[in-house]
Amino acid sequence: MADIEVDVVVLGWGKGGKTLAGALGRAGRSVAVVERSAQMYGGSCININCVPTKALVHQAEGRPDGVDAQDWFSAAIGQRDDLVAKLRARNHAMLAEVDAVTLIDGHARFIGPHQVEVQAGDDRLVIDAETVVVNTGTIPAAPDIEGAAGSSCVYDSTTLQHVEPLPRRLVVVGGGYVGLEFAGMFAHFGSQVTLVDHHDELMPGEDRDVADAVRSLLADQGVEFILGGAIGSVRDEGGASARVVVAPSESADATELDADAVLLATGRRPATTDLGLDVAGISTDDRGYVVVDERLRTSVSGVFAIGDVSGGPQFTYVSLDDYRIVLDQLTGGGTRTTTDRVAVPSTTFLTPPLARVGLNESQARAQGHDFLVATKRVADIAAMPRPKIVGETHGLVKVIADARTDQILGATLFCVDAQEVINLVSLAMRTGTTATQLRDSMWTHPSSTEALNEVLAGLQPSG
Ligand SMILES: Cc1cc2nc3c(=O)[nH]c(=O)nc-3n(C[C@H](O)[C@H](O)[C@H](O)COP(=O)(O)OP(=O)(O)OC[C@H]3O[C@@H](n4cnc5c(N)ncnc54)[C@H](O)[C@@H]3O)c2cc1C
Ligand SMILES: NC(=O)c1ccc[n+]([C@@H]2O[C@H](COP(=O)([O-])OP(=O)(O)OC[C@H]3O[C@@H](n4cnc5c(N)ncnc54)[C@H](O)[C@@H]3O)[C@@H](O)[C@H]2O)c1
Repeated sequence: MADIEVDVVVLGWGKGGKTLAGALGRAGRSVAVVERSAQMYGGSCININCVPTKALVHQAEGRPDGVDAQDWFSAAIGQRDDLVAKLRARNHAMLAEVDAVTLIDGHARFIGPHQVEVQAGDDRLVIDAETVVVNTGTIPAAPDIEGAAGSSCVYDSTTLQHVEPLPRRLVVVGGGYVGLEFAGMFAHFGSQVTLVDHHDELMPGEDRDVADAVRSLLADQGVEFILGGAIGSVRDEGGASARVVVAPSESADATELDADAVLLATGRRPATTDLGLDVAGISTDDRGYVVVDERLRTSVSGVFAIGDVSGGPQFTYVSLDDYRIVLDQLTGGGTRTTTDRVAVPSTTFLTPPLARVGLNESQARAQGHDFLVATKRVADIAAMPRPKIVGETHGLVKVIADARTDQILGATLFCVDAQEVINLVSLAMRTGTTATQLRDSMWTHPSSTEALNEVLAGLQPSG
């Protein structure tokens, strides 16, 4: 017997779920949103992931010479916390003010395909809903490292945002999005950073010239690398420091490092523990992600999974697009699918940022495209004075175009404002705007978009 019955219940306050709840509630559908932590109203993006980390990256970039590193870091954390508190309150208000939306605190778990139990302390509430949307996100996946679980020096991307004091020596394990962003950020804050990844090369999926440029940027910022190695053990040494043993994958001797903090940035796993997916009969894959089709439908009719938990690319704007797909099924023609997404961009927030869309050169070659490529170091792009104005001339711009159709196949922008300009290149790819049109367009001056005028003039057959 249910305590409440609603049209739609959203489990977890993720980007897609909160947007869906607001839209359906404003349209007069009864909606319940269940969130297990009051510190997470508004979801991961605004509370612990995208926004706070980018605020810290921005603060770190601005640290003036001569300022005490610890004072600057403490102030940056204070500013981060103030920003997050404001965003969380605003996110709560945005749903609380919609009459048809009920906000429920507690841990949600399926007790039937369309029945959810919410537990908050000793309180228990049962919700019945025709439509259930699972939007519970992911949590850090910690590798099994001897001594790590009990060590006071081991952090994840959430806990390291409040590390106290600023670590003098930081070991970052993992050279993906989180590892690269935190390595750059903490190097700017003043930590001595060592990045360890078990691949022999940094960013193995990237073109070598791009990966080398990233490595040399971070090296210039003071980051050291141990590649082809995994952390064998972490042993607390007392006095808030640890001895980290890096076991090389091949024959070389193990390396030992002293660290005040170790960040595990080795990927994430779905937040499905104690969610009762099996009780509801909802299928998961071998990594625990909820299996969905191209309309985000799970194996149970009327149950959708959106955002990170559905096993797709883990970005906030993908979760937002998931909302559009589900909304289209609940209120529209039901034609939107994940397969109609074209040219989804991404950015790693280094200083300067590294933004990517479409194919890189290696992928274009592997796929047998007849393509042209243009690459230019940012410092050499005369028609793009903005990096020189802001004093950040690291990086390169690289664009791949189809030799016959002139369509853009992909771009890597590793420069100031890359997180903005990449959206324009993505739109060009989606709308069929050609490389020549981008090359010959008028762009504001001085801007970073102007790179396209000069770099695209250098398109030539790949060597
Ligand atoms: C450090 C870091 C930085 C990132 N930076 C970026 C970035 O700059 N740009 C970008 O696009 N992406 C970034 N990402 C990825 C991005 O944060 C995620 O893709 C996005 O937040 C996913 O949101 P979601 O909709 O899946 O759910 P989430 O926002 O993760 O929300 C899930 C919610 O469900 C709640 N929950 C879980 N289980 C239950 C339960 N059983 N009952 C009730 N509630 C539950 C959780 O508390 C949480 O609030 C970053 C990720 C990390 C780790
Ligand atoms: N700017 C952004 O958009 C942004 C920022 C942060 C995170 N994210 C999202 O969050 C997701 C998770 O990020 P992430 O960096 O944790 O994962 P990731 O998958 O991007 O990178 C994990 C890295 O850890 C390495 N690794 C794994 N196990 C290891 C081990 N035992 N020892 C050494 N290295 C090991 C892998 O080789 C890989 O380089 C990303 O896929 C991304 O979608 C996005």
